[in-house]
Amino acid sequence: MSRPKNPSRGLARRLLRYALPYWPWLLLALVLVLTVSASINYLPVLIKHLTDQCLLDTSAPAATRIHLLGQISLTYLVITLIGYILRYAQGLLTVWIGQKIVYDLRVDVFHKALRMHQAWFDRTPVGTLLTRVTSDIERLQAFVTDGVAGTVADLFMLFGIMGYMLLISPRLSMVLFLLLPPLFALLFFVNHKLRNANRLIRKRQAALNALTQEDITGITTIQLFNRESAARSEFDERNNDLRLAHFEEVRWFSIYFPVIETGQAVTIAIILAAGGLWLLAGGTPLTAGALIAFLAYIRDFFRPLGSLSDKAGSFQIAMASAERLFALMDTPEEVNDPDVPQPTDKIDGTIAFENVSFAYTENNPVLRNISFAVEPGQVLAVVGATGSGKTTIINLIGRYYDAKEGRITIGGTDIRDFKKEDLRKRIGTVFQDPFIFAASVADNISLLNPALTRDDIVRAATAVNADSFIRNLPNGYDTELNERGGGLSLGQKQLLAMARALAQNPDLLFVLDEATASIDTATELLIQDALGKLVKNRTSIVIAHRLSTIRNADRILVMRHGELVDSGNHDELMARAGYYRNLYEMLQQPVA
Ligand SMILES: Nc1ncnc2c1ncn2[C@@H]1O[C@H](COP(=O)(O)OP(=O)(O)OP(=O)(O)O)[C@@H](O)[C@H]1O
Repeated sequence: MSRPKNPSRGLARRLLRYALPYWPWLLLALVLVLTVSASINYLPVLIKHLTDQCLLDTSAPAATRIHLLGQISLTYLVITLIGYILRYAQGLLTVWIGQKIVYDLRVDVFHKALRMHQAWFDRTPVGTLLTRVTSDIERLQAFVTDGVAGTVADLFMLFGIMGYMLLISPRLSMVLFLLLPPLFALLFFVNHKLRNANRLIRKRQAALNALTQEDITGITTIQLFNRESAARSEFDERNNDLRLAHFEEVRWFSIYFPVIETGQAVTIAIILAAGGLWLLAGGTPLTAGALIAFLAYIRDFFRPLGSLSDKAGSFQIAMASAERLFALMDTPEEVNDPDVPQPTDKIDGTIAFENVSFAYTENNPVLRNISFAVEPGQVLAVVGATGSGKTTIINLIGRYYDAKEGRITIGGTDIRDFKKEDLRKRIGTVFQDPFIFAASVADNISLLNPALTRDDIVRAATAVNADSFIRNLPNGYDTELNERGGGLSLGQKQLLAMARALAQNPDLLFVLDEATASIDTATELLIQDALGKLVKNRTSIVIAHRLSTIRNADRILVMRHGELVDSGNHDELMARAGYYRNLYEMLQQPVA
């Protein structure tokens, strides 16, 4: 695929599409910008009239000149006030439009992330995704709300001022235009340095954020292995790098405005000298009023000049953010819904794998030619050494990944013919270390499913033996849990995960069942009992590590290096004296 010649243009066009729904408001903002700059730019003309007609023209009677003075002063006041009121309205309006655009963009980016397939999340670090939804959008927001409107206003102001200058004195305008190129060159140089410094800051900030995120996530390991001093020195190093980058930016930033102000002072001095000489020499249409007005324009001319080059930098930053955001939005979703989805309401719960092969990464097969079937209501236990592909079987049935070869059917229908949402509604999964949201216990069980009443939630929790520990929490079902379940033991989290799965009343149940050494015997028994209730009358696949679960399963699949090496019930497999018996005996050892 060939890249567009000017990527910024393509990005700007896509951004413009977000602005399109607000075009009447944009038009109004543009009219306001025009009116403000026209009115503010007219003020020096009034000063010219005041100087030439009231102060210096002695031919008219004093009373007429005083009357005119009053009129001009009043007009100056009215125009200034109207200008400021309109500028306030325009400022509010552009920020409102900008916020609307950025809101829509943020919604689209987050919705896209929600639709993305698991393989993409495997490849994309959390920090990167967070940056897209927060910093990249913030940079665009700054540019859309301040940059675009500000640039338009500044440009109108500049061109308006140049027009008035040419009208007042073409000669002085020429002098000014000759002085501008060296000043522009200097400004561009400083600006370039500023942008480089800014880029360095962002790079070093990202490095520091990544390190901080990693250290905080892995804090238990750091403390457990006494790695605090190593973590501290690495942090200090990156923190110092960031400080130096900020200092570099401040160094150039402190030069920036003095350059503009010196340029302004030099220009004013030259214009004053040239204009004064022409006035003294006479014979030109230049008047004292025109010279004063011209000097006022020079002051107004330098103001937008400074902010314009600042905005050129923010434009580049915003375009880089837009590029990353649109690249995310353009990432193809690999696990798609079919055009004509099959209904899932009458599926009977039979799950079948037909010659399924799968690899997360190319040339690294994880499942090889797997075939098996689970009858409705059966409990299937999958056993095998770590990394043998047990969890992958569950990942494929939920369509978190699509099988590369073969097909998986539920009730005889290929799962790729179901809508992902419909399919997943029928599936309940219990993870061994479940994710706990920063919300109440009740919300963590219902996952905000509006169809579930408080009674449903309590019933599910009671059924899986979670009710009694929940009622002992400070606010029972309304106790707020913190992120990652701080405050709950691992056993309690597992019971909560079971209540969560049961509350959704799924037809198919997947359990990642891990006998955890840290769980006390009483809780362990509660979990085993809950598991028994959960799988009852449901087609269940249990990635089994508990001996009791394995023994009680209707059928057992034995996995080894991604292959299905044996299957049968516990007694049949033990009788064969093969891989399963070794595995079972190995599992038995630490428990016995
Ligand atoms: N998201 C992923 N991306 C790439 N490779 C993966 C991914 N998930 C698992 N794998 C690899 O696939 C293989 C099978 O993993 P799987 O999680 O299915 O094993 P498992 O039998 O469930 O193991 P365990 O008992 O340790 O949970 C492993 O080699 C693992 O490294």
